[in-house]
Amino acid sequence: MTPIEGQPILTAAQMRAAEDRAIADGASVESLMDRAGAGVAEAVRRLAAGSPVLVLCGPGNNGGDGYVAARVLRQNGVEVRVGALGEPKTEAASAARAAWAGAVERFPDAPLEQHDISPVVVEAVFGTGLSRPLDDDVARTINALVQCARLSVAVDLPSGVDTDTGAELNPLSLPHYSLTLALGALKPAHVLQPAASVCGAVRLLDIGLGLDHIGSPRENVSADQVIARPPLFALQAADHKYSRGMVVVIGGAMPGAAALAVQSAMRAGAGYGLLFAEPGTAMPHAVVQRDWSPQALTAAIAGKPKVGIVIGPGLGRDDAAVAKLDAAIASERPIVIDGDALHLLEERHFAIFRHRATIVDRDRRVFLTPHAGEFKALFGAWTGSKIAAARAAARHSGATVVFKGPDTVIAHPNGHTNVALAGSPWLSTAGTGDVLAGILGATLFSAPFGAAEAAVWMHAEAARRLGGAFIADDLARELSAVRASR
Ligand SMILES: NC(=O)C1=CN([C@@H]2O[C@H](COP(=O)(O)OP(=O)(O)OC[C@H]3O[C@@H](n4cnc5c(N)ncnc54)[C@H](O)[C@@H]3O)[C@@H](O)[C@H]2O)[C@@H](O)CC1
Ligand SMILES: Nc1ncnc2c1ncn2[C@@H]1O[C@H](COP(=O)(O)OP(=O)(O)O)[C@@H](O)[C@H]1O
Ligand SMILES: [K+]
Repeated sequence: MTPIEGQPILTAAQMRAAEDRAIADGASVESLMDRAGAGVAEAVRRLAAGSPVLVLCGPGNNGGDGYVAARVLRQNGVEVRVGALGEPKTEAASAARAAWAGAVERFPDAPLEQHDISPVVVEAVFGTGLSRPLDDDVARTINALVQCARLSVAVDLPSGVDTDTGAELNPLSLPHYSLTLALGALKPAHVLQPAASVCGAVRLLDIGLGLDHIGSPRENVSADQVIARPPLFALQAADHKYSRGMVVVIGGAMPGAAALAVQSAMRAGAGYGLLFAEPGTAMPHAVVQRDWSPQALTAAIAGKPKVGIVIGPGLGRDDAAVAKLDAAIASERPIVIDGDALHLLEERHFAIFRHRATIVDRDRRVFLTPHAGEFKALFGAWTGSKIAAARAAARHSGATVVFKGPDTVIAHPNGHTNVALAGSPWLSTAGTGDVLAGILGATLFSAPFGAAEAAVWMHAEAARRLGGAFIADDLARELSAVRASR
């Protein structure tokens, strides 16, 4: 069982292609199934700690994994029952069924008795092959058994979720599993909501698909990835405030939001924080404040090698805001566009960003940080996979798109996409987006492999350290410790 940070995410079609490659290289479906089933059995044996186990098997290869797991568990002295949804339909699953010497109970037509409910349930009904919603009685039976179990383990995926979008296919909401064992690679449903919540803890089981090369251009499959703890540049003895990076926040009607952003940038490691805000905005003394004019911006950043601009938090949406946004984009410095500024973007801006993206100039990158409402306003309503939607938005806009939420997706204009693990739901409080925009201003210069990935990770880590019911100001303060730990 491997933790999932940094791991590739494959769609159902990419998974099938990986399986085909492994088979072409000499593996067999049976050998892959044996490894999957044995891996599941080993994990369940340890976690069940002597309790009896009920394995639910479906008609496809996911069910085949279940029969193998049942056999291996029994060989290791665990008391096992098998419940099956019909006869196996694939050759490999039929062979696995035939090798299981015990009884097979039927469900849901002959429902597993209530008094027989097992403390440990292994659910191997459907995996990546689920093509339509579960029948209601099947869904109800699985729900009841999983809900009553002390430990519930989904094999590959919880039955009833869409592999590629993470949607729940049935109207009846699915139970939350204790653990999901992803076979061979993660799929989008392991990280996208609502399926990610249904999965519970997710661990990866290596089944010998040889996916180590995924993501390399030769494979022609650019895999998405889960964000891992990022490396950040350590400070050098000779560092000074400008070498660490200057973050300029351009505020407007609601100065508090811009104030949160600039403080967050400094606490995340920027050496200099400059705020253009309404006169008299209360601020830590370390933050330099100036009155706005395009000339003042030009003068402040002239000759400074590392400048990141953050615009949007508390900006407002009036004509003055539009003029500020145009000046900020015209500066050709890396820019984080958040909040109100996202509502002011137009196609003419995207044309500029797309042009910059072709120059491959690290110092002119553009980041958009929409939440779901802002995303819809910018790019229109989306259906299907949040990963695919973010990728299309990044391609169209020429910007790196940080599509926020409990399953934040970061998509780059070159098509590369990364997904954050579910952050603390306590982040759902006003102002935390302003904090993220500020952090991103700082990581523009301190994260060697992905400023947005590092910012999203630091944001989530600060929330994790705080525990619960914090406010955005607390989150900003916690960043000092998060930065120091890197
Ligand atoms: N891809 C790989 O490399 C490997 C996959 N394995 C397992 O195989 C699984 C995929 O196997 P399959 O492609 O056979 O797919 P599944 O076992 O997920 O299910 C497919 C079967 O269920 C039927 N079906 C789909 N939706 C249904 C519904 N709502 N109600 C009733 N029947 C429905 C299909 O017609 C098909 O017969 C993976 O999730 C994994 O558990 C492992 O055995 C080893 C290797
Ligand atoms: N339920 C949640 N679980 C995890 N993270 C969340 C949740 N809700 C919001 N967040 C995160 O909190 C931040 C909120 O940003 P945003 O919606 O822009 O808020 P605001 O505009 O008030 O600052 C984003 O980084 C988002 O990913
Ligand atoms: K399953």
